Amino acid sequence: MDEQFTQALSIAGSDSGGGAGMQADLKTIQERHVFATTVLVAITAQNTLGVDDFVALSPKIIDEQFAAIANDLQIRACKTGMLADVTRVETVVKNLKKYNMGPLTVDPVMIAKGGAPLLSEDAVAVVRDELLPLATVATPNLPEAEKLADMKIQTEDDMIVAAKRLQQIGVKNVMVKGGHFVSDDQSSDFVLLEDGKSFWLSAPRVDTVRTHGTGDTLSACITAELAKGHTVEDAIRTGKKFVDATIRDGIIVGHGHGPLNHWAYRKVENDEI
Ligand SMILES: Nc1ncnc2c1ncn2[C@@H]1O[C@H](COP(=O)(O)OP(=O)(O)O)[C@@H](O)[C@H]1O
Ligand SMILES: Cc1ncc(COP(=O)(O)OP(=O)(O)O)c(N)n1
Repeated sequence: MDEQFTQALSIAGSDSGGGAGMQADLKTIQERHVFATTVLVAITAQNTLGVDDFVALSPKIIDEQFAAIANDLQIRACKTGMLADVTRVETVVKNLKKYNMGPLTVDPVMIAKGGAPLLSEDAVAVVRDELLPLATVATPNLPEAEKLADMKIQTEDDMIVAAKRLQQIGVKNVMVKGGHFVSDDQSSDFVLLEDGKSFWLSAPRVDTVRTHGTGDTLSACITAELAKGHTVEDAIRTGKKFVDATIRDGIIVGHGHGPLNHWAYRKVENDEI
């Protein structure tokens, strides 16, 4: 049998505006030269101005998507994004336990930048207790880390404490993202690895509203790099450089929180920006 091309899986919601969610995952994974597959969990009616509505798909069709992928494809790494509610989180957890989809990156998406809830309140505990222990890497932003670690995060020291608490919950490798510290002139993320190694990844903050889908893009890049067999540390470092380029070399699309430039990193690799 011929060797299979590297494949990764995004388990997420659709963003009709194309900037975040599954669309950001697909663009990112493709840019990293990995074949992207999908389990669609919810569909949002969304643009750069906000989320107008969403519908979650039935557990049956979620199960069937997992089965279709598992019956034919060879997934090397996977990630979760928007999971909507308790029923869908539990359905995804069940399938992740049933099939081997490689290392899992959990982006515990809760609230869109415009303020719309993408995960019901009662599902936060299910994400913490059932999904996070399956994760190889978790990438919460500040509000998500506050909820999952059950603490306020106002300083960089708080980010370190939150990462430690999340590791105690059972996440092997944690990246607490500091994108929401808007008063800081750096955008700094704290990484705590399974072996106890920790470090900050910082980049000068770009003064822009075009940051829609940053979390999805970062976690999708990490997933693609893990699918290729890179270490968690290397995958996270590449993810930070990749998302930074997408923000820094922005494009104008829409009239609100605009999407990222998913092909910007090609220029970094060619030493152009
Ligand atoms: N304005 C910005 N300039 C540079 N980096 C940013 C900016 N906003 C977010 N980032 C980076 O983008 C990544 C995603 O972070 P964040 O925006 O906090 O996640 P989320 O989209 O989940 O809310 C992190 O690496 C963060 O540091
Ligand atoms: C369908 C869908 N999934 C996830 C998000 C949130 O994505 P994120 O990368 O956290 O970007 P922002 O919403 O913070 O810009 C979404 N909006 N839609």
